[in-house]
Order: sequence, then C-alpha cells, then structure tokens
Amino acid sequence: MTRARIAIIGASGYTGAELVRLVTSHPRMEIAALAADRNAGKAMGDVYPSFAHMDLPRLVATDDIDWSGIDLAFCGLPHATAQAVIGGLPRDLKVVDLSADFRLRDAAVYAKWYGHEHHAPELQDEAVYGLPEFYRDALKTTRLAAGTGCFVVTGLMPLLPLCEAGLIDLDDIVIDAKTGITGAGRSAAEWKLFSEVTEGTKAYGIATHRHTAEFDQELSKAAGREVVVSFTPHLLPMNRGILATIYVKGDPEAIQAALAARYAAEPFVQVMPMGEAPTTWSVRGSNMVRIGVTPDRRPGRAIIVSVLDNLVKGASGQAVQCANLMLGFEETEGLMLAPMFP
Ligand SMILES: NC(=O)C1=CN([C@@H]2O[C@H](COP(=O)(O)OP(=O)(O)OC[C@H]3O[C@@H](n4cnc5c(N)ncnc54)[C@H](OP(=O)(O)O)[C@@H]3O)[C@@H](O)[C@H]2O)C=CC1
Ligand SMILES: CC(=O)N[C@@H](CCC(=O)OP(=O)(O)O)C(=O)O
Repeated sequence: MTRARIAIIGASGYTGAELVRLVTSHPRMEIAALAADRNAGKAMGDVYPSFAHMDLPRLVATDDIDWSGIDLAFCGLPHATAQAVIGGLPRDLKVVDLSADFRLRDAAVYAKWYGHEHHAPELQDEAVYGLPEFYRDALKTTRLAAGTGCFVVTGLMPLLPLCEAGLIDLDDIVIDAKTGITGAGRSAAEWKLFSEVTEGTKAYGIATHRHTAEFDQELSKAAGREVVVSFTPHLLPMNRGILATIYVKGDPEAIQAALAARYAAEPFVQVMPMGEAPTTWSVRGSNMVRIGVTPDRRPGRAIIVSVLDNLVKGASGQAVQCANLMLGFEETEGLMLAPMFP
C-alpha cells in the first residue's frame, strides 16, 4: 500500500508535535518534511524528547522544503503567518491549515476580528471549513481545509443540529467554555507560567474572543438566519481539554433525542444518556467529542455539556480527519485512539 507523503509546517509547536504523533502511527501516511521557525536546524527529538527514539526528518525552514512528491501539508502556524506561508506554497498542493486564517468566509468579518486585512482572500474563497461531520462532501474535493477553532468545534457539535432543526431559541444561546493551557501554544509568555496558571482560573476575551465570529458564522448558516451567541472562555490549570457548558431554551427530551439520532453513525461523537455529563478525562488524547444533555430546573430549558481534547479533535486529530477525506482514505484511518485515562 502506498503512503501519502506529508509535510508538517510548524512541527515544533504543540499542534505540530501532535500531528507528528498522529501521522507517525497512521497506516497510510509518512512524514516527508518537518518545518519550524526558531527551531529550524534542530532534530525533532531535541525539541520534544518524546520523539527522540524515532527516525524523523530534521526540522528545516519552510522555504527549504522540496515539495516534489509531497501530497499534503499540515500548517500549524500562528494566524496571519499561515496565510502568507500558504500563499507561497505550490498551487496544486493539498493543505490543511490549523490556524484561523481561512475559517471566516467574509473578508470584512476577518478584518474586524483579526485587526488586519486578509492577505490571501483568493485562498479564503477556496477554503472549506474543516468540520468533517458537516462538510464531509466538500472536504473530499477541496485542496484547502480550514481547521476549526478549538472552542468552536466543542460548541458547534451540539449546537449545529439544534439550529438546523429549529429545536432551540436562536436568540438565547450561552456558551461557557473552559480550556487547558496547551490551547495557547508553546511560545513563551508570562501569563503562561505555572505560578500564574495553577490554583486559579479566569475568564478572558469576554464578549470579544475571536471565536465568537466563527460561532456566529456557522450557526447562522445552519439556522438560515442571523444567530449571535454569548461566549466566554475560561483558562483552567490543566494541559489538554475543553469543556463547554451550553445553556439553551428548548425541550430537553427533543434536544437529547435529536443529537443522539444525528450522531448515531458518527465514529467520533458520542451522545450520552439523558442527564449524564462528560468529563475532559474521558476524551484525553482521543479524537472523540462527548455530549451530555440535562433538563434545567426551569421548564423548557436544557444544559448541554460538550468535551474534547483541544489538541486532537480541537486541532490535529480533526486535521488528520480532514486529510483522510482529501486524500481519499477512510475518514477514521489512524484516528481510532482510545482516550488516555488515568
Ligand atoms: N493549541 C491548540 O489547541 C490549537 C491551536 N490552533 C491553531 O493552530 C496554530 C498552531 O498552534 P500551536 O501549535 O498551538 O502554536 P505554537 O505556538 O505551539 O507553534 C507555532 C509554530 O509556528 C512556528 N512559527 C511561529 N512563527 C513563525 C513564523 N513567523 N514563520 C514560520 N513559522 C513560525 C513555530 O516555530 P518555532 O517554534 O520553531 O519558532 C511553531 O512551530 C495556531 O494558529 C493556533 O491558533 C487551533 C486549534 C487548537
Ligand atoms: C488557552 C488559549 O489561549 N486558547 C486559545 C485558543 C486557541 C485556538 O484554537 O485558537 P485559534 O486557532 O483560533 O487561534 C485562545 O483562547 O486564543
């Protein structure tokens, strides 16, 4: 069986390292090139000792990659940098971008939320939103997939079917999300110090977080009218994981039944029995999303809890799921990882 030859740009970052973990154990992929910025020139095992026993290509600058024979590139770069780098790649190369650069379809919305004009609007037009459970057919034929925001996929999995089916009040959606610190990447910053993160929590980006625009875009599309959500992220002292508690107005029984039916055949989504709520431990290291629905004490309202691992279904695992579709492989190939617990 021939394997697809894969390049990982941004391999020295957290999502890049997670891609190395996933691609090296994928039966139909092999790593052809690994690129980095400050770490270019180093061995991957020197940047991440967890890879020291593996035979991996040395990290190089993106400009030094020989693209001949490479089938697909994953791009795990900061937003704004990603669009410049992807704009310079061969036009026939398949690309799965993990950044925010190609998620927002309206260039004016991008400029508003990201504070600058888009530098590759023609690529933005070409990109397919990288959520396989909802964009499966389009992903099979696209050249460029735009990986979803990690908070956004956590919230969209329960909310999209409910908006599509008109089962909730579209003007009353509240998403309260908690994330682990790896969501912020590996670059150094004072606020990421152990002493600044442990033994406490904080809300941030209240009513202003960039993912709010992505929620609005996808939920509005599903509902067929404008949807504006309330969204607040919180930082928890843990490495991996996102847990979103979502408050909606609608019949809890109908909501749970609709989600269970919608995802019955989806390998990476589990809807729990009524009244049960998932934990981040139950998805750690896996490509799973787990969703639980509980009736609120107030009649006609439901509280939904949704969890995933931000580095897997929230980023690199979902990127591999997209790549599988783009390369004509089984969607689940290389991704049936059991969660790591304890
Ligand atoms: N972490 C997460 O849970 C998620 C992240 N994302 C998105 O994925 C992307 C990558 O995130 P993450 O891996 O966490 O980030 P990291 O900060 O951990 O890694 C960033 C990577 O980009 C490289 N890089 C930085 N600046 C440049 C540059 N100017 N030119 C070329 N390469 C550069 C770095 O190389 P070097 O280290 O060698 O300098 C590193 O490999 C981001 O856009 C992020 O928003 C999306 C979903 C979830
Ligand atoms: C803990 C933490 O800081 N998390 C990041 C989420 C990163 C992510 O998924 O964002 P993009 O790919 O959209 O940049 C944040 O809140 O900005």
